[in-house]
Amino acid sequence: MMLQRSHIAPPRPDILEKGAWALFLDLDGTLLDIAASPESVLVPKHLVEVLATLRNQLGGALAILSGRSLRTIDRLLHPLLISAAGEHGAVLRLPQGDVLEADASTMVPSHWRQMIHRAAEAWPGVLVEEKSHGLALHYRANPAFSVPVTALLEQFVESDPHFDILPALMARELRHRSINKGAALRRLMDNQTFRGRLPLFIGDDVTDEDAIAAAEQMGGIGLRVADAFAGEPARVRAWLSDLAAIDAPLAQQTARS
Ligand SMILES: O=P(O)(O)OC[C@H]1O[C@H](O[C@H]2O[C@H](CO)[C@@H](O)[C@H](O)[C@H]2O)[C@H](O)[C@@H](O)[C@@H]1O
Repeated sequence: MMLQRSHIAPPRPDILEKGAWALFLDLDGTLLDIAASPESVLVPKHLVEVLATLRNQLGGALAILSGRSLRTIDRLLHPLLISAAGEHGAVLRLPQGDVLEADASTMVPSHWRQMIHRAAEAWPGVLVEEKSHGLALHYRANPAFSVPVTALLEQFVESDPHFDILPALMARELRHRSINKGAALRRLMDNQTFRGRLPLFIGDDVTDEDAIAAAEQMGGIGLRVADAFAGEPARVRAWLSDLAAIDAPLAQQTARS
């Protein structure tokens, strides 16, 4: 289905006004359509061009805030190396290229990881996604496993309250409580490239609520894909293309993984 530009929501402030705004974007479910597995997402070919153009127009003040690892963000958006928070903010790349990592004490312990892998071997369709600090267990291929997956992770967080379970789309993630996208947004806003601007964040999931709250607390705007873009990443992409004045196809089409 082709979307008409007249259907693009929502109204927006003058985001490109010099030095006024910084843009923060979630990846899965916001820029990318949800796919059957983390590895099978498709990246519309114009997306990278749109992001690169907007970054330049914003004087560098554009960042991706994702639950994905930084390495995966870079692979998906290749050849763009963009400011980003990976793993919900456990790993941050600043505009100047420096990479900051949360302390090793925030990493999911290796014996938990081993126990999770052992359990998942007996759960057909359950996928373990390893990240440097966190870990996600996906059950999209077999939703009945949401119950034992959650029960297993609950045992871990009950034994160590520094960690919590992040509900994700057809997945559960283990994450240190100190790590969230709101803190990542604030940390980036403290960087000279972002400082003095107002943040505008777009996200779709529970994990994005911290960044929405942070953006609003800083006087900016937090947009939920469900409310502002009818739940459709294609509309977010269209809105961004429009902002960048790039005449990109609006629906997802030729893509690369
Ligand atoms: O913060 P995000 O960029 O939105 O990342 C959140 C998680 O996204 C990925 O999982 C989700 O998307 C997959 C691909 O569409 C889908 O198959 C899965 O069911 C979703 O949960 C990613 O794999 C996670 O690491 C991210 O934390």
